[in-house]
Amino acid sequence: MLFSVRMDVDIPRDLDPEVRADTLAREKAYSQELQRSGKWPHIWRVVGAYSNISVFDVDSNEELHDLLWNLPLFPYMTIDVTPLAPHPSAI
Ligand SMILES: O=C(O)CC1=CCC(=O)O1
Repeated sequence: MLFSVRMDVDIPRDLDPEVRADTLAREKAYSQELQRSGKWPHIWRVVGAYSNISVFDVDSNEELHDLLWNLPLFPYMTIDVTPLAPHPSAI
């Protein structure tokens, strides 16, 4: 099952710099592990925003929910999920 996921990041300006750096490092490691596994095949920066649009390839809604819930940046994100289906004109 493919999902398009938009993540808008909003880290509070007064967050402790060490906590910020640690959270970003854990986010990078977590996302790269999922990219290597094939569960997160695309991640693209949204130009001009602290946002990304990603594609997830998972087995269920519950799996996607768990992957997103465990993002280290999850507390600082607004997440919008769009389920995808094959387009009849795709070649
Ligand atoms: O920078 C972002 O868009 C947030 C993010 C998601 C995975 C990652 O490594 O950073």
